[in-house]
Amino acid sequence: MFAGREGGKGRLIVVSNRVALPEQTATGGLASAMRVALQERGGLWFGWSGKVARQSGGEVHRVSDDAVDYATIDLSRADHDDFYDGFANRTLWPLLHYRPDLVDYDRRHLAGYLRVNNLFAEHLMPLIAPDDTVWINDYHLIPLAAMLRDRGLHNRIGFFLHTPLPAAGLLIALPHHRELLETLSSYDLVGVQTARDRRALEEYFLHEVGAVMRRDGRLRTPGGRRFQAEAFPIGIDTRHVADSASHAHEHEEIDQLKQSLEGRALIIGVDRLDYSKGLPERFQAYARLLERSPQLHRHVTFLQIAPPSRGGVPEYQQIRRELERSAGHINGLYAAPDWAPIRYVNNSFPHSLLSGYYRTARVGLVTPLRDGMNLVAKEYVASQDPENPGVLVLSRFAGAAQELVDALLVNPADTEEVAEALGVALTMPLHERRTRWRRMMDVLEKQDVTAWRNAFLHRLDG
Ligand SMILES: O=P(O)(O)OC[C@H]1O[C@H](O[C@H]2O[C@H](CO)[C@@H](O)[C@H](O)[C@H]2O)[C@H](O)[C@@H](O)[C@@H]1O
Ligand SMILES: O=c1ccn([C@@H]2O[C@H](COP(=O)(O)OP(=O)(O)O)[C@@H](O)[C@H]2O)c(=O)[nH]1
Repeated sequence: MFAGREGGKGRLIVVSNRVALPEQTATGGLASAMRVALQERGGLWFGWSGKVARQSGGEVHRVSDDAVDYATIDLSRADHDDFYDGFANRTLWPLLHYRPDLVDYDRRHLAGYLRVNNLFAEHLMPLIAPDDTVWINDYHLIPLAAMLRDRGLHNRIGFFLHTPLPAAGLLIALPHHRELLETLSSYDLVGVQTARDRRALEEYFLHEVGAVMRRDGRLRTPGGRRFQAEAFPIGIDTRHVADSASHAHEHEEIDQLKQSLEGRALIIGVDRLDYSKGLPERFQAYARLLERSPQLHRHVTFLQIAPPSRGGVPEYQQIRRELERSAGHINGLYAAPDWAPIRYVNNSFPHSLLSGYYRTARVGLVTPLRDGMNLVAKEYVASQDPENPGVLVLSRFAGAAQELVDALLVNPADTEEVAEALGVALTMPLHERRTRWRRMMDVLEKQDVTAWRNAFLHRLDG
């Protein structure tokens, strides 16, 4: 029996490429957030198993924990390479992150993307009961609702885009953009992270598709499909993160980090190793801080945690090499026998430890060039000691900057501005740190991941 059925009401079926299976560390915001969103309400989570097998599809793998049933499928090497490494992460990802210079135009990748979306539709269709609500996530699966509708599905289907959505002028750089993006109208509700993303979506449909805005706020396409576009900024499990951080001193690893600092102020960055996260620019800004503030030498340490991501994509291999060089260069320039200015770590850590690392840090440095939301920024704030909170330095181009206006907001490409903000953060008086932190924490308590899920589903079911 599936989890999540209550008194005859339908289940929630979440669909995403990345699934956080029980016992797995979820390094990625989508998996971290959906895990919490599903655990509390129960339901079915369908997606890729994370495994490459001899052939795609085959058997659907089923596991369950208390509240959630998981159903996943494998991908063949060719499907994985064309769909995940190819169209999803070499075409759509750079386009959605304002990097048309990196967009790959290989038509085989588009064919693989459509093939895998069809495979998802084929395996998902038999799992859906008539009263279930289907919630599809992210750029990997844009045409999935249209493929399910073609197979006769009439259920409510929602879509949430976790990345930014650039303006129409950039979206049209994608060959056959209309064939792909117009399929968004097969959803009943399309959720995005910020008001700016919603405006971009509406503008695209109004000007490129010829849709009209109805009086009820829904868009109607020339083909007669109607759907609603709305912003739902994703949140974190604020209470849980704060509780976990307040107990983090019980972990030996947190104590070890503190001892190794020998009283130095810690600046922390935590990001998947992705060019959208602005890591080379961040390293440069830290180097600039050291250059202009010799009094900080030996008194500050920058810890960058950067688990490798999408290693099959050449641009990701390239950024990894670039960062190794840059970290080595900065340490070579400034290190002393008993002090390394940068600690650069390519491992991933569970949330229980991350919250302790965040709480140990005087500054959270979150400077993506573009980011849909950036949950690390929110986790950093929620992990702070209310009596002695650290300071968040945050890129204006992260979705999180729309809500966390009491962070020190910076342009991540402006190394001078980021270096300056780091200086301000390291010397900010306690009363100002407390005031800024309290205001940000109020936002995070109100707009947590449960509120996000409820708002989206309420709108979808309504
Ligand atoms: O699944 P991966 O290829 O390993 O990548 C991890 C996830 O990266 C992206 O996360 C986004 O979702 C976050 C939560 O909404 C948001 O805070 C962040 O700004 C986004 O980048 C991607 O969109 C997910 O599909 C990936 O699973
Ligand atoms: O070693 C790590 C690094 C990151 N994360 C988690 O991965 C997510 C990253 O989400 P974010 O929205 O910041 O960026 P994304 O990677 O989704 O683009 C956050 O929940 C992090 O706590 C983690 O669990 N362990």
